[in-house]
Amino acid sequence: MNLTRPVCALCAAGRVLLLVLVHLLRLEKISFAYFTIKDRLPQILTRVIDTLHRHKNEFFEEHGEKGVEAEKRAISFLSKLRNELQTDKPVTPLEDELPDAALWNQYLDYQRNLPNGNGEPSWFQSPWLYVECYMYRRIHAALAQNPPIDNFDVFKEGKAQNFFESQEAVIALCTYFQELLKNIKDLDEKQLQEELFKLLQVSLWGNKCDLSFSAGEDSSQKSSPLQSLENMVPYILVNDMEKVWSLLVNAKKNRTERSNVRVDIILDNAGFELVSDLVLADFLLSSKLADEVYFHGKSIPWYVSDTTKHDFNWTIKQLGSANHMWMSRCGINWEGNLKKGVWVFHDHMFWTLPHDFSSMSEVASDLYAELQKSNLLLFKGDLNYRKLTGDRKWEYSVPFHQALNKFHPAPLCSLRTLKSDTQVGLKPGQGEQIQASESEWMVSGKYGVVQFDAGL
Ligand SMILES: O=P(O)(O)OC[C@@]1(O)O[C@H](CO)[C@@H](O)[C@@H]1O
Ligand SMILES: [Mn+2]
Repeated sequence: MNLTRPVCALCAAGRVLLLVLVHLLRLEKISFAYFTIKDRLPQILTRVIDTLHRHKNEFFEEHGEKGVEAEKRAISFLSKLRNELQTDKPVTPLEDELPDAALWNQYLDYQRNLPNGNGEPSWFQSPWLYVECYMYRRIHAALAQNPPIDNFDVFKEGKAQNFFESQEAVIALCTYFQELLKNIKDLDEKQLQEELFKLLQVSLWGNKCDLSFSAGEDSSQKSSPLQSLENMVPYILVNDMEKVWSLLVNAKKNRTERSNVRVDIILDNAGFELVSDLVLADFLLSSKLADEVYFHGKSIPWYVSDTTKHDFNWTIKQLGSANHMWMSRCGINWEGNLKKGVWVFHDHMFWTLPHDFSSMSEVASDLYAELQKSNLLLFKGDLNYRKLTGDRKWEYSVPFHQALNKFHPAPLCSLRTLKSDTQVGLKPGQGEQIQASESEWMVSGKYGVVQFDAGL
C-alpha cells in the first residue's frame, strides 16, 4: 500500500464512533495520528499560550505597554488556532508576509486539488504530517507578526530545561569522550570502529528525548546512555552501522588534498540529543574519519524541541562555561571548530515546510545542491524519517531506497527511534512478528533504526 494518510476521514459524529471502535478494535494505526491531532496538539497550544501569559511581566519590562499588547494579540491568534483545530475547520491560507508564506499557500492548493483527497483540507481530514507542520508554522506566525515580541521562542524554556535535566548524562558522555580523545591516535581500525558504533548508538537513543512526543512533558536523559547500549542492541531493527563505517573508511582512503571528507548532520532535538550529535561530530573529526561537519537546523521554532541556530550556539556556550572540566573542554573545543570553519551551522526554510524530501530538488534546489557536496548525510529523528519516506503507510518490507522516492543527494543514513507508524526496510515478517506481541512498537520510542542508503 502506498497512500498518504488523512488524520481521520470522518465527520464529528463519526469521530465519536471511531473512538469507540478504536477502543474495541484496537486500530492503533488510525489512533496515533488521530490522538495526536485531537489531544497532543491542543495540549501543546495550551502550553504555548500559558508560556506567553507567564512572560507578560518580562514583555512589559522590556517593551512597556507595546509588549503587553503584542502578547495579547499573539494569545488571541493562538486561541483562535486551537479552536479551528478542535472544531475541524478548514486549513486557511497564511496571511503573513514571511518568506515561506507563498510556498505554504501553494502547498494548500496542491492539497485541495489532490485527485484522491478528501475535499477542502481540514485538521482531521488532511494528511497528519501536513496539518502538524502547519500548526507549528501558525505558532510561528502568532509571534512573528507581533513585534516587539517577534523574536520570542515559545519553546526556549522547555529546551533549556531538558538540557539542564540531562546534566548527569551530558557529564557522563563528555567525560567518556575526553578520556577517549587522550589516546585516540593509538587506536587501531577495529577499536575506532567500535567507538564509532558506540557514539552512533548514543546519538540514536538520544532521539528518545523529544518534547513534541511528550507534548512538552519532561523527556530528558537521566542516566548515562553508555551503560545500557549493549542491552539495547536487540531493539535496533535495522542496523547498517557497518555500511556507515565502510563508507567513511573508503572516503578517507580516497581523500586527496583538494577533496575533503564532509559529513552533514540534519539535526533534530536540542537538549541531550544535540549533545550526543556534537560528540559524534567531534569524534568524526578527531578520528580523521571526516575533515568537516555541516549541521542543519531549523530556522524557526519547530516541533517543540527542534534545534535552531540559537539553541545550537546556546548549548555550546553552556558546555563551554560549565563548572565541570570535561564538559567545558567539549564546549571550548566545539567553539574552536566553529571558528576554524571545520564545523558549519546551516539553516534553510525547506526544513520547516510540509513537503517531503523527494520534492527538495524542485522546491529547494539550492539546499539539494548543498547536500550533494557531502560524503554522508546523517538524518536524525522521527520527523526526518517521515519526510524521507513520504510518511506513507508502506509495507514494512519495502526497500528504504524505494521509499526515498528518488531523494538521493548523497549516501545517507537515518538514525531514528520509532515514534510514528511508518517503517520500511524490515525483513519479511519482522514487523508483523513484533506487532503480534507489542502493539505499540511503532510509537513507543523503544525501537530504533540505523538505516543506510548508498544512493544511485
Ligand atoms: O522528529 P522527532 O523529534 O524524533 O519526533 C517528532 C515527533 O515526536 O513528533 C511527531 C508526533 O507529534 C512524531 O512524528 C514524532 O514522534
Ligand atoms: Mn524533533
